[in-house]
Amino acid sequence: MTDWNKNLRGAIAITGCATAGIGDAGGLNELEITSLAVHAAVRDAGLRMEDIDGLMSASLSSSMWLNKLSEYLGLYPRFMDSTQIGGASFVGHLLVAAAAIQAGLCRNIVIAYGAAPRGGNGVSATSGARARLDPFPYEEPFQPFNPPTSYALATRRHMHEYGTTREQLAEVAVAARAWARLNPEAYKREPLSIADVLAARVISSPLTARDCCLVTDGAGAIVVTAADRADAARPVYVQGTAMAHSHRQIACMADLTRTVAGQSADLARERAGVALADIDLVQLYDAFTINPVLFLEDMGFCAKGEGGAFVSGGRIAPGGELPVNTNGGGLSCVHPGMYSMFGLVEAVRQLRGECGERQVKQARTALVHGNGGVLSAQATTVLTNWMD
Ligand SMILES: CC(=O)CC(=O)SCCNC(=O)CCNC(=O)[C@H](O)C(C)(C)COP(=O)(O)OP(=O)(O)OC[C@H]1O[C@@H](n2cnc3c(N)ncnc32)[C@H](O)[C@@H]1OP(=O)(O)O
Repeated sequence: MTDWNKNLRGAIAITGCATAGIGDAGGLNELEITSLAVHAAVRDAGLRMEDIDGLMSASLSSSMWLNKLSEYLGLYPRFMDSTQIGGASFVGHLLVAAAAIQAGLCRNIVIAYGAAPRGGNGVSATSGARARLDPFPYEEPFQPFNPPTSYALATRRHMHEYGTTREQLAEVAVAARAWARLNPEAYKREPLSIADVLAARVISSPLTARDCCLVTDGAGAIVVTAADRADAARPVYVQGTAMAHSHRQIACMADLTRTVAGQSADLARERAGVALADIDLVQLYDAFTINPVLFLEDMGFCAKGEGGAFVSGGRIAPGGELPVNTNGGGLSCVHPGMYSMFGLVEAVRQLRGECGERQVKQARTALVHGNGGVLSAQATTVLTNWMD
């Protein structure tokens, strides 16, 4: 490992986290709920707003979002970054935050995200506005309903190549709902069966509405600081983070059944010095039921093509061998356009032992993964509640 990798290992810790407006924010807009989450996270870290000298965020609705957010929060940061790699952004931000703090550019960074597509403002992830902003020229002639149609293509290919079944994919949604039922904050908590997933209306074949993530309001924020200055009661250490990218339009994805999630996860684990077997819980970006199947395979939790069988029989559900998306994920808890911020917050809460009924016993090491675009950008981080 290079010195650079060694320097960033455990360099920063997450000392505060919070969410706001999860599900339905009651008409509050994206700035309002993001601000609520930021203030609560800063309080949680035992800091004051004037201690925050770094701000990172990304948005689907505004090209100068960081200017807006910083002004709204009344901050005068000396470090800002709005790296936008879709839903992978917030996990990726941890890599930049570690480098910035290690280089002495700032001391306490807030990483925040919020959107309110239900009642407030904000651009829906599936709206025509997105398509106009970011056209997909190779695909437009076919008028896909994106993002679902791109993920539907990957799903169909996986079914064709490996015999993955609709029932196996439905297991992912059912497991997410079982976790959500243990989480008072989750938006969707009514029981969900495999039959319910299969019987829901088709959105983009073979995906039904229950194979697709929610469109909810929600905001989340975390505070990161140098690990040796993390005097919070329960710091969560960022041991290793990595990013990877392969394509933008799904038509340019070399193999619809293989993402570069393995590249980012392997590098994050190498930087962290953590083996796959040491991971106690996993937060994956479940925009659609195919995502966890692909990511678990690509990260090496099971062999390529065996993801459908791997997620079956409740293995990733409460009480299963590998706890995945313990808040209910984007499928059942919250998904305001981009999700990975909420995987980060959930991992921190688990590693601090704050999760009540859904608490994973003896949770020490978590892997959090973000996915951006249409299986395009991948970012992974390894978080621990221990430091060696
Ligand atoms: C951002 C990243 O980097 C990575 C990612 O996260 S990718 C994932 C981003 N998020 C999504 O794609 C959200 C996926 N989920 C959804 O779109 C919705 O939950 C859902 C369409 C599956 C169901 O939602 P719903 O509220 O029950 O459906 P409904 O109210 O009937 O439809 C919502 C909208 O989708 C449209 N729609 C639904 N199904 C459609 C279809 N098959 N074809 C075209 N349009 C469709 C509807 O016309 C409606 O559009 P308007 O709001 O403009 O009227």
